[in-house]
Amino acid sequence: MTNAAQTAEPADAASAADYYSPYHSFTAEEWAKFRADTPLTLTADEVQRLRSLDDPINLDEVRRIYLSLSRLLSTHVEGSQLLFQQRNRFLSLSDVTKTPFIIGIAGSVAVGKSTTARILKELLARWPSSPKVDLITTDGFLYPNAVLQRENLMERKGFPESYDIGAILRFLSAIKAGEPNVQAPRYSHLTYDVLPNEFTLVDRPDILIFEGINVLQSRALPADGKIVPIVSDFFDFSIYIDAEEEQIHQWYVQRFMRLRETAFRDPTSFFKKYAAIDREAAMAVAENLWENINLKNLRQNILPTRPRADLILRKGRNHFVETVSLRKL
Ligand SMILES: Nc1ncnc2c1ncn2[C@@H]1O[C@H](COP(=O)(O)OP(=O)(O)O)[C@@H](O)[C@H]1O
Ligand SMILES: CC(C)(COP(=O)(O)O)[C@@H](O)C(=O)NCCC(=O)O
Repeated sequence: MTNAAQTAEPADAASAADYYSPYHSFTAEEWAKFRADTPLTLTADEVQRLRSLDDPINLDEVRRIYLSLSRLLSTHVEGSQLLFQQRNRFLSLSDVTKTPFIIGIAGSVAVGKSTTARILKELLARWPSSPKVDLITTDGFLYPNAVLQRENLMERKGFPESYDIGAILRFLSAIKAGEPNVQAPRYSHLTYDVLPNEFTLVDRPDILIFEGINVLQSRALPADGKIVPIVSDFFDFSIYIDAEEEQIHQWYVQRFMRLRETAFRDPTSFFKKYAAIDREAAMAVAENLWENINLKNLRQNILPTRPRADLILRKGRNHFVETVSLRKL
């Protein structure tokens, strides 16, 4: 542990930085030890099936990083269930609807949020208590392309103004109120658009994982000065996936070039024209999308939300996590 839970006054500048940091930071090897006797319930084949294109995550990485995370989350879920029961006793309430534990996962485009979310979903669902775990991504809450085109926002896809934030807040309120069969809209990376009239039903899960670039964002106060809730008000735990900007840039461009050989070849792909152009021209398109949309969004709207996270997974080369920072309570 690089900063341990020190009680003595820090002796030098480096330990002072750790002492005053709101996070405990661990190397991946230190973090791995916290898994204790948590069993590995995934197989190598399952990990391969769960990972996104170009994400080399393997069983060792699940063992090193995700088992401790799964164990930590189980203590948070148990703690919140206990608090729920104690509060009901305190208020002499019976027959109160249990509400799902919500985990938010944030980070840049192409940093690997989807893989983390899918691995976590499987690990949590395999706890001995067999909780019902659902996963929803925020892309379904983007405005449809027709609206983005009309509002001249196609070059701002992923920026705060491209999402129907009201719909996200209504969705999360319904989930937290314990409503059955709450509809989440769906997005297709193939058509690059929201799927009209297609929804995922979220039916009172024990745990909901809510993943997207924008989940830790707040909004500017409206002109009438009314205080409005923010998405993370609904979270019981939040995770930010972090990496060097240049590293994420490489992952984005590599993935785009790989998609050119796979998904973009589909005749219904919004990007099919980029499968037909030569390599150099395609690289230029990827660089342009990175530079003018995703990098700008990372710097302006995503990275500034990192300090809100309860846990930060900092990745190095090959998507492997190098440092884990956990907020001090
Ligand atoms: N144009 C695309 N076509 C097909 N799949 C895509 C495309 N862009 C992204 N994806 C897939 O969508 C998922 C989400 O990608 P993204 O929003 O960049 O987040 P992250 O890489 O952090 O999971 C990933 O699994 C990725 O492989
Ligand atoms: C759909 C996204 C905004 C990510 O959405 P999220 O699920 O994180 O809300 C992103 O993958 C995207 O398409 N960005 C636009 C620029 C680009 O095509 O890379």
